[in-house]
Amino acid sequence: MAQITLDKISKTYAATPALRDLSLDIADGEFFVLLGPTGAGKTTTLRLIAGLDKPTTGAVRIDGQDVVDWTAAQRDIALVFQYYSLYPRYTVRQNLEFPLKSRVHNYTQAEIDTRVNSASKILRIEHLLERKTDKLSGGEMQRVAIGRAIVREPRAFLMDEPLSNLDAKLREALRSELKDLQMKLGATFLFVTHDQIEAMSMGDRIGVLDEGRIAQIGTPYEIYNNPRSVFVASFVGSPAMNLVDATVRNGRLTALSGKLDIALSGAAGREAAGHNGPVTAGIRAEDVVVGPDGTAEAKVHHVENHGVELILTLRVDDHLFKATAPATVPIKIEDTVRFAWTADKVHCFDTNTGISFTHREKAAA
Ligand SMILES: Nc1ncnc2c1ncn2[C@@H]1O[C@H](COP(=O)(O)OP(=O)(O)OP(=O)(O)O)[C@@H](O)[C@H]1O
Repeated sequence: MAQITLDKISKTYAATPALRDLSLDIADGEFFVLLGPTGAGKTTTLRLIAGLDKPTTGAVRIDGQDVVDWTAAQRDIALVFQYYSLYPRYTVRQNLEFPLKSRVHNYTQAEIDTRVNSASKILRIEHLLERKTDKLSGGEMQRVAIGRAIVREPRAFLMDEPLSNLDAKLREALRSELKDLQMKLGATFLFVTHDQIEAMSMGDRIGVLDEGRIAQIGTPYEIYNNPRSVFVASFVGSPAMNLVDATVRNGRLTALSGKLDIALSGAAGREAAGHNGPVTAGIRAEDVVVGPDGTAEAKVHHVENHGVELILTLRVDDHLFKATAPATVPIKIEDTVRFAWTADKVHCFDTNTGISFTHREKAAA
């Protein structure tokens, strides 16, 4: 298995910078998720690690060895794509055998059988081995595609949105299967997605990518609870974090046309200490408490029923923000409700740079 390092990587296509000064350390046996919107540079990163492309500047290291001049075969890293790269007229068994039959390996048929049987057992596709791959469902095809990577016993697995063509239910099932698989194999996984739920539910750590740069690296908990920037705060979490223009003065935060006025406490208080002036204030919907003890009043603009809870869009003048409420609470559009922002759950971001005050202080220290 493998530890992967990207050291100050830049990649420019013609005049387009796809990656800028990107550094990453993926530990041996880690499930690392690279998360970012379309065009952020996720596929480019995978291609550079797999050896399908070379960086313009910077080093790619596998287990400490610089592999920039190695071919893809020498790197021995499996890449699973979002599009099924299976041979439709071949059976599942033939598809799984294919990567092992190259003359480079020289495996005996007995060795090939052992690997195919073991991979199909892990993926629970033993009953499909003699079926042609064009007679499989989407989820089965995706399992076979992953099986083709597993039989090779590569040093690491790179996965480029392998679940994106599947329906929501299957995606959810395969998410936990993939995580189980990675733990069973003890393998290094680098999984690319633009879906923050996939990233949060599978990653040991997440690297958030924005326009070719790393916006933040951290555990799902850190990324969700202590986003480094407005970009990370608004990209991770559903609903996205509420972000509003606000003013901080002497530890008090004023927002929503002055109708919200709270004394910041906890991390939020420490973040804002010594700062007087405008900020971008962020708060997660679940940290907006709706109930009679609220300190301010809002109109209910919209109600989404998510089964376990309601996602409310509240309106104060022309400011909209989201809150959650138990599904049992009878709330309807245009009701007037009281609400409060949990004072120690507020995040303050610099209005110019978008960087969180906590992270800004870390950077300056
Ligand atoms: N071969 C290429 N030639 C020119 N530009 C390219 C090439 N490959 C990628 N790019 C550009 O590099 C940037 C990053 O592309 P990349 O495919 O890595 O993004 P991505 O995050 O994987 O996006 P998506 O989620 O849409 O797959 C984009 O601006 C893209 O247009």
